[in-house]
Amino acid sequence: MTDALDAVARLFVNDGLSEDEIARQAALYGPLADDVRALIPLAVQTRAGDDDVRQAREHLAAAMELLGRTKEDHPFGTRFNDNGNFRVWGNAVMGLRNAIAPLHRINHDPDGRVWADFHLHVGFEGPAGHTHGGVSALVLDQLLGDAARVGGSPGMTGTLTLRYRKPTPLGDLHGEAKLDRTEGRKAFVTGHISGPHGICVEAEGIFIKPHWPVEDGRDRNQTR
Ligand SMILES: CCCCC/C=C\C/C=C\C/C=C\C/C=C\CCCC(=O)SCCNC(=O)CCNC(=O)[C@H](O)C(C)(C)COP(=O)(O)OP(=O)(O)OC[C@H]1O[C@@H](n2cnc3c(N)ncnc32)[C@H](O)[C@@H]1OP(=O)(O)O
Repeated sequence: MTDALDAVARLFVNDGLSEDEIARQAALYGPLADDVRALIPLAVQTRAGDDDVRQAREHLAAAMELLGRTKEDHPFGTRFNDNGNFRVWGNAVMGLRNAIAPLHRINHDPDGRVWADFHLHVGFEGPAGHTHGGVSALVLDQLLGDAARVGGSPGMTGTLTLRYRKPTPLGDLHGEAKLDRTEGRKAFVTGHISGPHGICVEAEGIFIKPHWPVEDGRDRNQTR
């Protein structure tokens, strides 16, 4: 566990940024991730011919050269400032700077329910025209983990059990989760994803607070 602890410590950083600077970076890099996100379904669906694809790839190569001129050599991790403004901008499900992240926002209700309305584009396909089962697991892991966190019991996913009740369409979906109960360091959380025709995937998760100290960010803002 020492390696994991070391990585967490290294990548859990108070970078002391002002709110203005955080807002500036969000306004700069958020739209960049949105552009890259918009490219993913285009790569699947474009009918452009040889010349247009070649030309588009030259533009993309130029963009990659520009963006790669100066960059960090490590994952984003968790960054925060003295105000408790936590940023997980590299997160695979909700990271502001992560183009594969399908969730823009996770909402928290006063009763502890967490929920998100989100859109899965054609890049998340598994069975023809439907959501990949692993993508449903990805989204539910985040939602259930966040419900454990806002319920005061943050932890690592120990077990995530899914029941795929009916095929999950692509497109507009809803997900939600709620802390059910805790037993010592274990938090038991339930949730689901639903589409236009009702619940598609049900989930139960056990989230375990590691031995080592965890910053739960319970009363903090956590921005994408
Ligand atoms: C890389 C570190 C990242 C740091 C993050 C830490 C915490 C998160 C904090 C905030 C999170 C905020 C928002 C969350 C949003 C999204 C969530 C995404 C989460 C993930 O994407 S996370 C990646 C996938 N996840 C892993 O990578 C876990 C790898 N694994 C381990 O790190 C250990 O395996 C651990 C810590 C799970 C347990 O280790 P341990 O040493 O503390 O456990 P120990 O043996 O002491 O057991 C204590 C009691 O839990 C029972 N128990 C043990 N293991 C169990 C299991 N798997 N399932 C069910 N119950 C289990 C025992 O039966 C006993 O129960 P009892 O007390 O009743 O006897």
